Amino acid sequence: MFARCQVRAPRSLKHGPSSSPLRSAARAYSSTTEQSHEPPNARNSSRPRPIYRNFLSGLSVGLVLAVGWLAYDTYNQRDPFTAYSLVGKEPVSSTASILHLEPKSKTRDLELYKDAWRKGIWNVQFKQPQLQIVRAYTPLPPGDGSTGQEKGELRFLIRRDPHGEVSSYLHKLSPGAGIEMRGPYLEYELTPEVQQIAFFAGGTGIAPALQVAHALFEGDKTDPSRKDKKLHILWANRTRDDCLGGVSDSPPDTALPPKPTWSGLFSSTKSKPKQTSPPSQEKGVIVKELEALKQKYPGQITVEYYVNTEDTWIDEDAVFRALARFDDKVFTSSAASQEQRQILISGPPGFISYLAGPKEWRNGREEQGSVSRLVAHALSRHPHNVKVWKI
Ligand SMILES: Cc1cc2nc3c(=O)[nH]c(=O)nc-3n(C[C@H](O)[C@H](O)[C@H](O)COP(=O)(O)OP(=O)(O)OC[C@H]3O[C@@H](n4cnc5c(N)ncnc54)[C@H](O)[C@@H]3O)c2cc1C
Repeated sequence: MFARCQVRAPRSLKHGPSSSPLRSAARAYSSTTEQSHEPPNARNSSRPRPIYRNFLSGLSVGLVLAVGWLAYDTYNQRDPFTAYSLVGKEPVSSTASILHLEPKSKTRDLELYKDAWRKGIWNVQFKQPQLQIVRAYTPLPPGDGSTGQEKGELRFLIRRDPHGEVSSYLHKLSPGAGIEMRGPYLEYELTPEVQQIAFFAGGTGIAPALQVAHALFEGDKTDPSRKDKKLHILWANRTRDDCLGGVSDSPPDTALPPKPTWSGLFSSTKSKPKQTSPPSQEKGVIVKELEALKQKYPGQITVEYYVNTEDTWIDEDAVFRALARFDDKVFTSSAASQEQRQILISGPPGFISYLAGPKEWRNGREEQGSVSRLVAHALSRHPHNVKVWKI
């Protein structure tokens, strides 16, 4: 689903490795002999004869495999998997379920996980044992009154991709089954300066939003500014199924300034947010958790729901309205450091890209990339000193 980059991982938590297959594959090299630009003499004198050539290429492939295996083995020894059991599976929509996991034996990493909950956004990795591939998943914060945290229990909102290897594997497991897991890997660290966040979540990208809510309001209970912190979540889903019964908080009373003439090039033509069907009496599990948070922290959390099949979309105006929720009175000009107000975007790569442009690969590392598209356009209409993070 997501392609996330590692941001400011502190020393106490692990740095996230890429979710690439664990098996190392030998590359198929094409022969370059015929296209060589070396002069004929050099070719004759320096090239080994075929038998040696075969031997040498076999040796180099062997060496590449051995080095790959050694790196993988060393990495696994340094960052081993822990055995967990699936203790419950709770369907939340036609394509997603919440999986409840518990360590098979007393885990020594309990403090590491407690630290992660206070820090910000983090994930763990599950292994698909037959194919030996791993994928990252984001734990949901423990519900109110949950005692599971002391036992190291974790919950995950996992969407089943019918053609996906690991998500299908996880969804097929029955309660009691074993799962290999490792982590935690920190992706984004919430600093004490952060006061207001606009969080754009796509699909299961709501899990990182809930982690942020947890760290922001439950993290440092000694922080006196905790009561003034604000979180606005815009949650987009393909179908109502995933956010059943969710009703958006009304937008702030802000007049939208005229759009620059070029903005129509970038925003969706179907972009008008509207509530097309009456809200369902029944409420989805995540909607209930969001409402519980709103009740627990009145005035501090607001949520807007967007459902593609109902023709409601996060467009430039929605981003603009989210920016208008930043309380300017609290942040007067120079006093406002960029750190205090943040826009976080989490979801599939297409969602992140649509809102703020893609993340970029540089020197084998995934980096934030520049901020463009809807977020950049909205910021140009309503300048704010904000930090933007693509999660
Ligand atoms: C940091 C992080 C946190 C995440 N947290 C969550 C979370 O909390 N919940 C969650 O549900 N997901 C989460 N994800 C996404 C998750 O890691 C997986 O990417 C997702 O479950 C799909 O993995 P899969 O193995 O099932 O699918 P894959 O096997 O990787 O396949 C994905 C899609 O690609 C297609 N595909 C595969 N191979 C090919 C091919 N050769 N040609 C064409 N198409 C192909 C498949 O048909 C499928 O539709 C997170 C991702 C990251 C990076």
